[in-house]
Amino acid sequence: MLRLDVVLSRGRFTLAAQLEADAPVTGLFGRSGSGKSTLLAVAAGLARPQRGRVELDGEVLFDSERGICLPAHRRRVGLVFQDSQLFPHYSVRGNLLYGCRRPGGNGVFRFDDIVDLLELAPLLQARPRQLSGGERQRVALGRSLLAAPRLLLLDEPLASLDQGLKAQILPFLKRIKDELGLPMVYVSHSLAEILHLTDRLALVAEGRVVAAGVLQRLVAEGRLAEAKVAVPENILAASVVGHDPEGGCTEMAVGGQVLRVPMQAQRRAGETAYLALAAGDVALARHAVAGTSIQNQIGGRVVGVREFNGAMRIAIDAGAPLLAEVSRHACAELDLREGAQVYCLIKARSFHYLTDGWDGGDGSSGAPSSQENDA
Ligand SMILES: Nc1ncnc2c1ncn2[C@@H]1O[C@H](COP(=O)(O)OP(=O)(O)OP(=O)(O)O)[C@@H](O)[C@H]1O
Repeated sequence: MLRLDVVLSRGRFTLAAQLEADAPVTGLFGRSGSGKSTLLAVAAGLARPQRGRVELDGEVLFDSERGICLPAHRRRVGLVFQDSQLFPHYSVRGNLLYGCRRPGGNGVFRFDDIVDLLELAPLLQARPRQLSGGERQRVALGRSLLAAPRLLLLDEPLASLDQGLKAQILPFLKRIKDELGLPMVYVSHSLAEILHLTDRLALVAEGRVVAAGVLQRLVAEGRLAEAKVAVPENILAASVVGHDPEGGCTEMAVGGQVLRVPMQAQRRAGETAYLALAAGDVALARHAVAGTSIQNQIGGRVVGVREFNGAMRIAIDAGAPLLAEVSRHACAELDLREGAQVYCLIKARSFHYLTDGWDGGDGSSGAPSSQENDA
């Protein structure tokens, strides 16, 4: 486990962060400039805090009071950046062997196994300039792994890749997680990207870890807004119930309700999936509606009403919290006020799987998004 409690001031920016990363993968999520990379640099030993303590698996890496500061090369912490930072004059094999030669590169992961895991065999003789961005990232991962890290820090490793390449690299990251069991801290400002690897998040804003935990809990407690990154207005943690191939839907349980959402036949019953839903895609009625083509009709109670950008945001307790957006006229017409019984009408195709949106890193997941996540 990585445990960190540090203060580092650099110009006008101060990192004053506490983090406990004990999950197989911890996602660091926050907007640009919030301090995610600085936090990784502190853990890796590339930036020295003025005060505090950093501990990995019980070993003290840094302790300002005791004057301990283990140099980066003795920490056995791997760091992979968005630009792979390979040595241009070495072949792929040379770059990988450099990983093996570094202090601590004591063969925890064998060369051939890593080459197999990351499917690098056909590339071994090539120079970095002859590789695609995705291939270069695979080599950078391999080089890091061969230095036998106890922890792998990934600083937006997919940020410089187009969507197709991102999708190609992710399975390799999953392999590292599943087959090597190496703990990772994964930095991104794309929630969709992080969710491919983990739903354990630490939210970073203005140099602090403002909240941490499982996404489901952070959503339920309304903490996601603290990351100050655009996220879909509704994020629902849903559990797969089954599939209806004829209706083209997958059925998902959320807060005691069963929702019909676009079918993803590969998902297994009981599996958790995160669904994004725009507030504007939730229509409201005061009575159950008969004879409608809309597949989801969910009863709930209004728990909050307020104006937002000229429309009305209606917070509803429907087993899970839901946010709807209606016009001021509709709000008055339906007499929507706290305590009112409502029915939420939602088309199946209004739901998006949060992991599906390759969103270029703004966390919006392809679904409409809001700076203000008040679901
Ligand atoms: N060497 C430095 N000297 C002074 N300030 C720095 C230095 N490096 C980073 N900063 C500042 O520290 C703050 C945090 O930067 P950091 O790179 O950690 O943020 P980040 O969350 O990783 O951002 P991004 O997502 O854009 O990579 C920023 O305001 C940045 O300008």
